Amino acid sequence: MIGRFVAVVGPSGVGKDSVKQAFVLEPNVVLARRIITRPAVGGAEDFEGVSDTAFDLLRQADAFALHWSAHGLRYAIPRSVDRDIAAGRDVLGNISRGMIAEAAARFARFEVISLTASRTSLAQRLSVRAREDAADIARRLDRPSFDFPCGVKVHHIVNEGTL
Ligand SMILES: Nc1ncnc2c1ncn2[C@@H]1O[C@H](COP(=O)(O)OP(=O)(O)O)[C@@H](O)[C@H]1O
Ligand SMILES: O=P(O)(O)OC[C@H]1O[C@H](OP(=O)(O)OP(=O)(O)O)[C@H](O)[C@@H]1O
Repeated sequence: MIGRFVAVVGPSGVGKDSVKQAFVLEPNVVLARRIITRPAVGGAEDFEGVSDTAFDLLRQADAFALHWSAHGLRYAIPRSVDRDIAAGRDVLGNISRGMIAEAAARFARFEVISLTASRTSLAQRLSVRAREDAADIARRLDRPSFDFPCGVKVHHIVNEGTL
């Protein structure tokens, strides 16, 4: 049987990358390596940092399964995830909550892990993570929440307390 694409979603600082790391040693699960127009610096996520020009070239070459913009950055899930899925592996990837309907249409087997935490916890974690400045953190906290499209299987996790 083919594998699933499992979208890990939730507001900035909720713990998407941290929760994904819990699956690293899980047999038959692969973490999607995203392509992002952000310099490849330290942090929980292993991603491919590219320039805007390189992102455009990759998009034109049809290298992406999904792509979107947020926080002044552009993000993509590479088309190479299809090989893992075809080989029966589940692929975990962070995507925008605004991309869930498109992702559900794109992947034959699709599920969502939705993480939530209080605004106070989000603010505290973003400030400790210190990847963004105060203005960017405020904008991230103010991003609107989304309704899940009908028919999508969603696993809800409240990521408060110990990870
Ligand atoms: N349950 C938790 N309790 C305390 N801190 C957490 C918890 N989950 C994640 N964190 C911390 O919050 C910060 C943001 O987590 P991260 O995984 O980068 O979130 P996201 O990918 O959703 O933006 C990190 O510093 C991480 O260590
Ligand atoms: O539309 P939204 O659901 O708000 O999500 C927008 C983007 O924000 C997150 O990015 P990123 O992983 O760079 O930021 P984060 O680690 O702070 O969540 C997420 O992975 C999406 O790519």
